[in-house]
Amino acid sequence: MEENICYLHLSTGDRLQGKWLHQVEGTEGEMVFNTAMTGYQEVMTDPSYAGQIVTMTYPLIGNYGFNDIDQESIRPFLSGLIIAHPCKAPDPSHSQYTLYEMATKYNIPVMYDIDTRALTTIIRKHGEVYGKMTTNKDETTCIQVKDKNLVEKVSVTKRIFYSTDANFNHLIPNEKHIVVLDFGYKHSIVKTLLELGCHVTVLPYQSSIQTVKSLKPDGVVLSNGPGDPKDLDYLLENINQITNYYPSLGICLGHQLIALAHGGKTDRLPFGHRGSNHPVKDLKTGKVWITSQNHGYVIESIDEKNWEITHKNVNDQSIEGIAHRSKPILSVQFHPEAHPGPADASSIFLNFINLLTNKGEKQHA
Ligand SMILES: NC(=O)CC[C@H](N)C(=O)O
Repeated sequence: MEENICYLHLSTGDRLQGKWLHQVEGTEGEMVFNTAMTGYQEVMTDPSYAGQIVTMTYPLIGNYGFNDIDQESIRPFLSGLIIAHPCKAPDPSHSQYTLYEMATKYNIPVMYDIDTRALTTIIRKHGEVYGKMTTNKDETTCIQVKDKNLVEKVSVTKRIFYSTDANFNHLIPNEKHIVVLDFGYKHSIVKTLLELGCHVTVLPYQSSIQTVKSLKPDGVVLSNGPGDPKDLDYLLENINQITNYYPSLGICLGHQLIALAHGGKTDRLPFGHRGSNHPVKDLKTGKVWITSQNHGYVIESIDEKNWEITHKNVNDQSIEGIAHRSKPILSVQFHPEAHPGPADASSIFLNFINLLTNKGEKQHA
């Protein structure tokens, strides 16, 4: 028998046989699938995948390698990766590391030789599926209990300052200062804000409104992050106060938290939106953007007297964007920072910066 044979045991009772990319202990997690054809490095390093085993439906992974620039966080936080074919010799033009080197460096369990499309069919059919990757053929149990502390595992523990001028000596006059509340932020969010001439302070996710006020920001971004937004109910009062006080932009988990903090409801999608080609309609202009997405939960309802639904998903009509009718709060379910995927929706950041500049127009209550 070949030495690197391993198994994926699913909570549905299914068992799939594959091979370890490198010898690892097993792992467990919620099974999700991502349909992007490229961007596997950004997927692997997006902290929102913490606690999840990610199946890539595109068959060849690793073909242009990995590099230091495309890391979306300091390390991968996903529980495991399932692929069909690993590329062993990537195109060298952008590559500093191979998939094998990345997996061994961070000790990520990677299983290959799996029919990822068949696996995806199982996940789509059952919706909420948990899996265990192991060398053991006869394992029968796998976790079915959600980890409620995922954000704590990925958020920064100390504040981090980012500036185009690393020494803070020559800040551009009128440069905006943005606080990013870190529920598991992707570096591309900070990079986009820096490119727009902002400087940024990333704060731990549970930072109080007093801490935020002490930094005197012009606006606050609530970042993406892992897990079920309802598990963070103890943060909602604080988020309500912050978003009522500062112009705010919510992205993905941050968006769901803004909705909950303002009396909205969230729910689980049947099998999530994870990929780089999810069509989203701007309800004002009628234009459709092709967006980057990674979420399993969604806003189910929000008080439409005070909130306008600004964007909807073209495929399933789910809510993709909301804006407060009188306060400067914008919030989107998709990823305007892209990475991976298209930047069709990047104007969301410009709209947010405009809210900071025209504070007078949408005054806080
Ligand atoms: N990318 C994210 O922020 C994901 C949000 C949330 N964890 C979800 O799955 O819906």
